[in-house]
Amino acid sequence: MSSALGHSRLLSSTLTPFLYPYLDSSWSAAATRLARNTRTRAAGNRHPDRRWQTTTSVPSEATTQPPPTGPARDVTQYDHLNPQPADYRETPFTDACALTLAAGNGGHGCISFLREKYIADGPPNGGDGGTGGSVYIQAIRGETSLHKLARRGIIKADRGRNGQGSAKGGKRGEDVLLTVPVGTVLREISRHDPVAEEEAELRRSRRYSMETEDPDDTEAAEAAEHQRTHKREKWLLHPAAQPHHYTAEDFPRLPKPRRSTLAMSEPRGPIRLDLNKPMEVPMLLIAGASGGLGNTHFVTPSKPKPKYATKGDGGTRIALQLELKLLADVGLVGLPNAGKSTLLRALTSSRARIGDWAFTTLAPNIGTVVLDNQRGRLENPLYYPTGELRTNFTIADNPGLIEDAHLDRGLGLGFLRHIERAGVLAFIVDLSAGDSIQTLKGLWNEVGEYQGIRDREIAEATERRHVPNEEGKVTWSPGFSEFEPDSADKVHGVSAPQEDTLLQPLPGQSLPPLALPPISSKPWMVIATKADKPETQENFQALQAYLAKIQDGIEEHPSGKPNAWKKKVRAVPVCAMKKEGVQGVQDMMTSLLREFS
Ligand SMILES: Nc1nc2c(ncn2[C@@H]2O[C@H](COP(=O)(O)OP(=O)(O)OP(=O)(O)O)[C@@H](O)[C@H]2O)c(=O)[nH]1
Ligand SMILES: [Mg+2]
Repeated sequence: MSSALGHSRLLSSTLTPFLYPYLDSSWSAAATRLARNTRTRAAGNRHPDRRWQTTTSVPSEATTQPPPTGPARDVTQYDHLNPQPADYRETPFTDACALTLAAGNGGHGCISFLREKYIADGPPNGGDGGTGGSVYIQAIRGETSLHKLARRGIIKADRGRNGQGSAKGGKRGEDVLLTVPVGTVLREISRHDPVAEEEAELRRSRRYSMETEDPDDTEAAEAAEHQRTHKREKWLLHPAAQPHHYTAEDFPRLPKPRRSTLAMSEPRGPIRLDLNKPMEVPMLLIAGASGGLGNTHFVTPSKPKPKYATKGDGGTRIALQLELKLLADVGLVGLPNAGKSTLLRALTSSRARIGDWAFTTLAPNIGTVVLDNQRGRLENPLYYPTGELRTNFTIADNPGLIEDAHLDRGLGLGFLRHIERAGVLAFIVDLSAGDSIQTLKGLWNEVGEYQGIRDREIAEATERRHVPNEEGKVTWSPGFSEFEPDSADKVHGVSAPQEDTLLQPLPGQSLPPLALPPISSKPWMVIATKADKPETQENFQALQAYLAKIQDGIEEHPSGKPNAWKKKVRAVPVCAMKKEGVQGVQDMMTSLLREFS
């Protein structure tokens, strides 16, 4: 007897939980996790138990045998709509970023001479350098975030290869294609264009030589000297050349700065693009730089064998700000813990985190509602403004909104920014958490206050841009568009950094806020969640009656704006956890999206 007792003590102290996990109380939690992981992998895994056999000593029977002791737990009771808080997947998401793009440098020209049998010292035959790679952009459907670009920081196209002997030109550099979501706005912050700078320098030196004939003018002399040294930097000498050859060599006149023919189709800087439609073909942003010239170009009667060629030009670099104007088709707005993430899971295959506490969601989750089930004609077809049939639409589940969020409380302004970028707003009210009408009014109040802040910001930025000139007249034109470059910036070459606010500013550089449609003009609906809870019916009826009054104009729109959208405001009761009423929500969203597009 005592030996049996001793044996069991030995088991629980040394072998637990490896051989007999059920003797350890922590087993049941481990088994739940184990069973869930095994089940999710089982479909695609031919040897589902192998992982457990090789990484731990838990026998495979342990997953199938119920524990003889401890609380019994049904490990199969995993549910997509009522998951454990730890059972979620976070998708990376970025809606604004700064990015530097660099076109490829040109390859260098080649210094080479023909050598053949019986031709020991032939004529020059150095080829030209290849053109650098260009940077293209394309807005495509299906992308929802800028995170892939944001983490790259700088994107460079390939440089052109150097020219070779036998008059072989260098290979072109590889191009780069950026794909961005439809609804991305690109704005240039600064630009460094070596060719434009060279052109400007050449113009300046010509002006000096024309204006100043005086040999004592040191400024002009300095400029001319700079011009000469600058020129020398552009030349390449034969590989066997000594340093003194650089100073001794009498280089000819440097060819004029060149641009590749592709550069003609570049958009004029500073770039302001609103990519609000999918693009069938990519658009050129910056063209690659031209390659250098081989030594064949510099043959003259007096110098039939030049031992020099030119270097390739440097590629243009631009710093851009990318911002998503439209984040998702529908944005969920609600207090913390209202059931937004549960609803997103019910409508889409999202795996947003769910928890019975406030601020479970800390960053937006984008889910996609699939409309086309590939089983024949759609009952309720939805179209893009371009006339294409839509097969899906996106929903953004945002973090919870709290009182004074517009003063940056809670997750504050950053989150309100996301709401502003949704096409249709769906206000989520928890029927079991007090008066729904007051909740809705509170939510609209925060949204309205934020709109006020944004309007003031835009007005200030506009004022700063349109300052009165010396005569006191304001240089403002009624047709001004956010994406039209300011006349002061219309210099192709170096553009001055802007002065206003940028979402993620580069040091010392910023842009004005984007002008977007007012939030109160967006179609909206109310989704009353947790309708399964007791005594929520009256609350819902009062809410529905209130919305009907808004629609009829008896009650003021909760935003307080007279021209706010109130065409067909409705509330839909749902129990997202049991997926009840969810189809009604989807239909309502579809009909409002028709309104929006
Ligand atoms: N009874 C019931 N409970 C629900 C329903 N929908 C959500 N819940 C519960 O409400 C709690 C909060 O749900 P979440 O979806 O995380 O709420 P949320 O609005 O995303 O919360 P935050 O991300 O913190 O803003 C969870 O415990 C859910 O299980 C419902 O229809 N009925
Ligand atoms: Mg949430």
